[in-house]
Amino acid sequence: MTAQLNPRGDVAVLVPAAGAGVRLGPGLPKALRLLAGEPLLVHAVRRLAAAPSVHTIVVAAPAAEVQAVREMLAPVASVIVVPGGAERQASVAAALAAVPTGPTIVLVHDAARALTPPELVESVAAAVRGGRDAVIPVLPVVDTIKEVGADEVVLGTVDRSALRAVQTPQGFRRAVLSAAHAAAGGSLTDDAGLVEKQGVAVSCVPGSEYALKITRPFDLALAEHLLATAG
Ligand SMILES: Nc1ccn([C@@H]2O[C@H](COP(=O)(O)OP(=O)(O)OP(=O)(O)O)[C@@H](O)[C@H]2O)c(=O)n1
Ligand SMILES: C[C@](O)(CO)[C@H](O)COP(=O)(O)O
Repeated sequence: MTAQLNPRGDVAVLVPAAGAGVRLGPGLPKALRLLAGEPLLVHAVRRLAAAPSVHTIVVAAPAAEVQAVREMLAPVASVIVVPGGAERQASVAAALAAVPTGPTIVLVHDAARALTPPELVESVAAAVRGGRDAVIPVLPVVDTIKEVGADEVVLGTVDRSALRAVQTPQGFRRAVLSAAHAAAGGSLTDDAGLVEKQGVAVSCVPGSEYALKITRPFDLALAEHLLATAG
């Protein structure tokens, strides 16, 4: 059944989904690869559409797949689909340009984080609504971190107590994200990094293990297992 987005919601979610998925290995663009029989993008959009604050979803699809993605998502939720760019930042900028008047909060969410729970979408949006300019979900770093030289010889052990692993959705006041993209030079894969460059404070909220980014084959196998075992 097609999910109805909330016409009174205040959140637009941008979904960059135009990446190739080189690290996953040869095959379809990553967002179109199957997880438990459905494309990663379908899993991601279904969960976004289940978040009560979401008013609009804009997907940046591989340029050659825009119509196919529209047809694929039509039974899932009413979404806007635009062609993505060569870099993630360009895909996000294209999606941002397609957000209609209305939403005051914009979230940016990787299609590759296909199992992200709607509750995380709500907690990031709530933190922005509560007055933060920019909010990212994070997890503590669990491994010992070493800095190494070019020859893979250890230079030292990094203090990880102040390190965090960053996930999506990343949330922004709409004007803050728009200004950061307008000013952006170069290409960053992380929108919070763009607003940091503008001197905007970025706040953290607890992330979710389920928001893992499906990057390598092991991640896809892990996601299959999580789906199969989640009650
Ligand atoms: N030109 C690009 C590159 C990436 N993305 C999206 O950005 C998200 C995070 O990127 P990542 O998971 O690193 O995907 P890829 O760039 O596809 O991965 P790889 O580097 O292995 O090719 C993904 O949902 C991906 O589809 C995008 O919309 N446009
Ligand atoms: C935005 C991001 O998901 C935060 O962890 C990440 O930066 C995306 O891409 P990357 O190419 O794997 O750095």
